[in-house]
Amino acid sequence: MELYHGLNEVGAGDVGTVVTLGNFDGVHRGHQTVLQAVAALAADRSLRSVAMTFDPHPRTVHGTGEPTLMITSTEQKADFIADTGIDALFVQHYDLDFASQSAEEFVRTYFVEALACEIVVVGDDVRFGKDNEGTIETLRHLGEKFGFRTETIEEVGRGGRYSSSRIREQIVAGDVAEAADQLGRYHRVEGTVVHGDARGRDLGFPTANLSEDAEGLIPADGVYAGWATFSDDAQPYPAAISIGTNPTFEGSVRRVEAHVLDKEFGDFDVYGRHMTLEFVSRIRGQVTFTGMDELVVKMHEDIADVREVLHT
Ligand SMILES: Cc1cc2nc3c(=O)[nH]c(=O)nc-3n(C[C@H](O)[C@H](O)[C@H](O)COP(=O)(O)O)c2cc1C
Ligand SMILES: Nc1ncnc2c1ncn2[C@@H]1O[C@H](COP(=O)(O)OP(=O)(O)O)[C@@H](O)[C@H]1O
Repeated sequence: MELYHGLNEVGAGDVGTVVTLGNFDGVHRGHQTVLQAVAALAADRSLRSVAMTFDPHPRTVHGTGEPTLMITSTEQKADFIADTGIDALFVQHYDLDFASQSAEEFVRTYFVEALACEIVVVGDDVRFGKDNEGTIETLRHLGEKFGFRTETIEEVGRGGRYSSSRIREQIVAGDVAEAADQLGRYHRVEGTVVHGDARGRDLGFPTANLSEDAEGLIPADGVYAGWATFSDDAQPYPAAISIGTNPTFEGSVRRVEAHVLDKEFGDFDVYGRHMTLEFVSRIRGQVTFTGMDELVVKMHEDIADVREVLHT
């Protein structure tokens, strides 16, 4: 999949495009359906499929209320969109200047002139252009003027549409199994393995700690069953994942750390590697134990629970 970050990066191709537009946060099952349909439609007509998305999320820029925490970073989003078969992802930097364009100006500059679009595929509730003036009718009208067709696609979903905001709420509440159901894959948090307090090895449960700039929305504090994958190694390892401030040790920094099952300190070294954690289900919340011994007893139980969840 090609990646464009601005108009100057869009190659002057002689092939027309099928374009779709959206925030696609999480690239959930509903998004996947639309993106796959766009890729198929383009392939059918020997056109190129292009998805356009914004970074940062428009809601963050317009500053209404709390900043929106994203389910996926832009890099993760690109990985998941590539999996749908889309030919190119256009990540448009979103700022107030960009947002001030009229609906027509935006469509002409981006869809018509840069992307030579022949078909635009959107949800029927699409809004775009200055003050969100553009609707599906605007798009149909502009299509007649500039010579492209507009198609709408219903996102599929059980009991209503799949929804990025619902998935965000589920992850923040620790309902990672529910989130996985909507995402069509396990939710991922990834980053570099950094040094912690060097205590895990003494507890008998060494943990690979994720860097603070990790990508992906961090689930609620607690203990989870999941899979850990490291760079230069395709194999997913079963893991007990802990998220929290390590209250037993009066920690103050929120950590995301994974104990890989059946690996011992000294035999397994992943410092500095890229680690991807996939969250399968939540086992329990964080507990402030009276000491190390109590914590270790509970960790043995956690490992048994993780084995049961992961069938390992
Ligand atoms: C399966 C598992 C469960 C954990 N549960 C708790 C907990 O309930 N309370 C707590 O304070 N820390 C908990 N931790 C975090 C440990 O305190 C932490 O891994 C340990 O202090 C080692 O930290 P280090 O990697 O910085 O050396 C848990 C860790 C794991 C792997
Ligand atoms: N089973 C394991 N799970 C996770 N990391 C392990 C494991 N065995 C060895 N390691 C290594 O040990 C490190 C964690 O040891 P630990 O004592 O918890 O130190 P730190 O506080 O720096 O995380 C990991 O970063 C990894 O390189």
